[in-house]
Amino acid sequence: MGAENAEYHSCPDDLSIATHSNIAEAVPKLLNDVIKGVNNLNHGTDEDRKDMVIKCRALARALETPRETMVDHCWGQIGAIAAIGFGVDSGLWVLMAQNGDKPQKVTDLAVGLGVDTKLLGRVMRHVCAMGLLIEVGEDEYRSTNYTKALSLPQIGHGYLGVTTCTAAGTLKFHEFSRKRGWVNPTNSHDTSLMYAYGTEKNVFDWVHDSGYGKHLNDYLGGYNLGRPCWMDPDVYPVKEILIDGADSSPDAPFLVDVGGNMGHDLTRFHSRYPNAPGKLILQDLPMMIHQIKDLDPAIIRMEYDFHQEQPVKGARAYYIHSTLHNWPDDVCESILARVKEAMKPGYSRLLINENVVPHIGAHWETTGLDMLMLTLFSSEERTSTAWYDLIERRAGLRIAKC
Ligand SMILES: C[S@@+](CC[C@H](N)C(=O)[O-])C[C@H]1O[C@@H](n2cnc3c(N)ncnc32)[C@H](O)[C@@H]1O
Repeated sequence: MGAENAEYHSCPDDLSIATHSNIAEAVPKLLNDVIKGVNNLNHGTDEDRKDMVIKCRALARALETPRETMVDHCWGQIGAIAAIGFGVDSGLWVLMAQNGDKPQKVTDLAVGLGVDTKLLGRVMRHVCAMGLLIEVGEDEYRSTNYTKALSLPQIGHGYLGVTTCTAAGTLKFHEFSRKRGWVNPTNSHDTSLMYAYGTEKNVFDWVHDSGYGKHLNDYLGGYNLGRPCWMDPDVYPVKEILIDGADSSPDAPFLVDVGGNMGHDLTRFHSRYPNAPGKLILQDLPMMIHQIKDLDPAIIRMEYDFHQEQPVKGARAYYIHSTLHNWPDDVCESILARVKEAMKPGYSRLLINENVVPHIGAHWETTGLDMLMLTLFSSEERTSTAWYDLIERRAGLRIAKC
């Protein structure tokens, strides 16, 4: 298995291109944009800050050489993932956060954690060299806001629950693709993750059975932090469209979160709209529902496989968040059919909270997530064209707003 079967095409043999800037001609304008952006940063919005991040990344990429980009990916970034995961698992980031902002010696941290001093020193040196930790002396560091945040399960646990226990699916994708004749994969029973690990399990079962289910769930509760929320009045007018005109009897189902994981979205909804009428119902597979520790009693937990008949009929709204992107169209069609059968015409709505990939100018967060869907699930982040095709043509529902 592997590279021996690959056919490689001839390439230009001018090695000097490897040591010249990636996009030299873009550097002056990007630099100008960054300088202008810095001046606006103090009184700008968070959107201005995000725009600066994009420009700074683009500037660094344009300026560095192909050789530098290659070693950044193949040494720097992958090494950082290893080092950060080590820090999460060993408790390094929690210990550093507990110690506060003072300088911290590797020797003291190693004793506190019960890990080898030399090993910890190597790990921390790389995290620092990648700009994520502050060096104050030899083998002595200070936390950054980033390393402090790694002590939060919502941030730190993503490295283990999403990346390290599934990464072979992503890293072996070229091989999987070659063996499948370089076609876009759309079979949920044949994914690069399954190929790489020699398993028939899907991602959720694989991660859960590998012992990282809680880590994945913590990440799911955190990856959206700071982003606009669907229930913000300027995003979706919950009162006007859902609450006004809803059946107000206490037993009427109001909002059903299908594949709602630990209930973070319904929890947020309940704190934002504590007086919404009817029931809030959280549905997920038994293995997820059983892991729920704390959940507001206002939210009803329900074990449910979304391929089966939807047991909650005629809810005001069915809500599906970051779940359809895990599945190719045929599976989504089946999930949607179960919801459609349960909807009360003229009363029920289906709310789908997912990315819409723009046809041009997509953000790397969206394309990066699409690569995860591709390499772990044989599924995709969809463009508006793909969403219309799925929802209207295949599932027979009408999109009110995209
Ligand atoms: C990517 S997570 C999204 C969770 C949550 N909606 C959110 O946005 O954070 C997908 C969820 O779908 C659930 N799921 C997967 N297969 C399912 C099935 N057959 N029936 C019900 N839920 C399922 C998983 O357990 C997981 O909680």
